Amino acid sequence: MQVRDCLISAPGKAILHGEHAVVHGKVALAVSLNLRTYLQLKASSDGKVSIKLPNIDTFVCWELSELKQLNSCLSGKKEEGQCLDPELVKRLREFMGVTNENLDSSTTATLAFLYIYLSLFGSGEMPSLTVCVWSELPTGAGLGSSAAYSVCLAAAVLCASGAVPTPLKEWEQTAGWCQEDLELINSWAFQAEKIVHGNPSGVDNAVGTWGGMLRFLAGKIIPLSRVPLLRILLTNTKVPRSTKVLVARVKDKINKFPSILIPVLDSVDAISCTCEKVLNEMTCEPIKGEHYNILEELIDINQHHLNVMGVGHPSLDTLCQVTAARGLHSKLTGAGGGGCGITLLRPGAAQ
Ligand SMILES: Nc1ncnc2c1ncn2[C@@H]1O[C@H](COP(=O)(O)OP(=O)(O)O)[C@@H](O)[C@H]1O
Ligand SMILES: C[C@@](O)(CCOP(=O)(O)O)CC(=O)O
Ligand SMILES: [Mg+2]
Repeated sequence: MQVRDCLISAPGKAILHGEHAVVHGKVALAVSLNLRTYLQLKASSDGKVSIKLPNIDTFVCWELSELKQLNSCLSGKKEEGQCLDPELVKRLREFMGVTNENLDSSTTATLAFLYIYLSLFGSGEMPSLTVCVWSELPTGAGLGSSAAYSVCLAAAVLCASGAVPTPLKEWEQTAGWCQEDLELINSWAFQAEKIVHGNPSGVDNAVGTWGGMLRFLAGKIIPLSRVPLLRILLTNTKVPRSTKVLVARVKDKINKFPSILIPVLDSVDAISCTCEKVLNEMTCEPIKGEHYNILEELIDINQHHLNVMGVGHPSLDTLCQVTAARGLHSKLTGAGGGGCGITLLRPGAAQ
């Protein structure tokens, strides 16, 4: 099979409001970052499939003959992947010799790669290739590194398998895909995110696919074009954590205290909607101090709700205290439990 070499990149993201609640059908507002993940896929003729993931010290190589033994449980379908193929996931876990539910970083990324590679090259002729991934994003820090990785994987393998075109013309530096191709890339990236997150909402891979700023609700993606320029400070607590574990913890808490947590989720939904309304007002009329007062209050309320959900962390509390002492307002972004926080800077904030 003739595989087309490709170089792909996808942005990370910051969730302004709605993390975790979005997994339970509430509104989230998310924006892409100017920090990207890059993936190079190159055809090879050594009869091997190799992945090089230096950010997580992972370098794995398989003989094609090893992977072909997995052919039997492949459906070979390339249409939109909506639900994970449980038989393939089970077979891959056995192939990799993993038994426990929560996998380490390297195993997770490898499993996601093999799932996409085998699903899309399917029962056809499996090509020999090498995939290298490098990212500007810290991994496991709430900035959507898993989604950027998943979007790059999906786009590269779809491109290499010919399921989507290589849009780059020789006279162009960069190029993108049409809406239909982006939807296919996003749906396969969502599959990879299911392997990493367990139960993702899809907001992260949607931002990684379409970029910009968007409103996400139960799979419905609305790009937000009318938003003001906001200055957001990203702070990384450097406390490692796993999104999959944190998402599962919130689900357990909701199941344990539904009458307490469901109103909290509804309140976060209202915070996202109120924030969207204020952002829209800030583009239609002169920006007033009151706009920032409301945005700051929403940040504080949401941070308290995230602590109630059990995804806060002392390092994030410290961030909130340090910035509050300077009249600034912060909240965690992404899964929490450490990772990054965001701080809203007012236009006149001193460097
Ligand atoms: N640059 C990368 N190279 C390889 N795998 C990556 C990379 N970035 C993220 N990942 C995968 O995604 C996982 C982090 O996902 P997650 O826990 O959702 O954190 P995040 O908040 O960064 O999305 C990593 O453990 C790894 O499996
Ligand atoms: C917690 C959640 O809302 C966002 C997770 O973001 P990240 O993986 O921490 O970047 C999960 C999801 O929406 O899939
Ligand atoms: Mg993630």
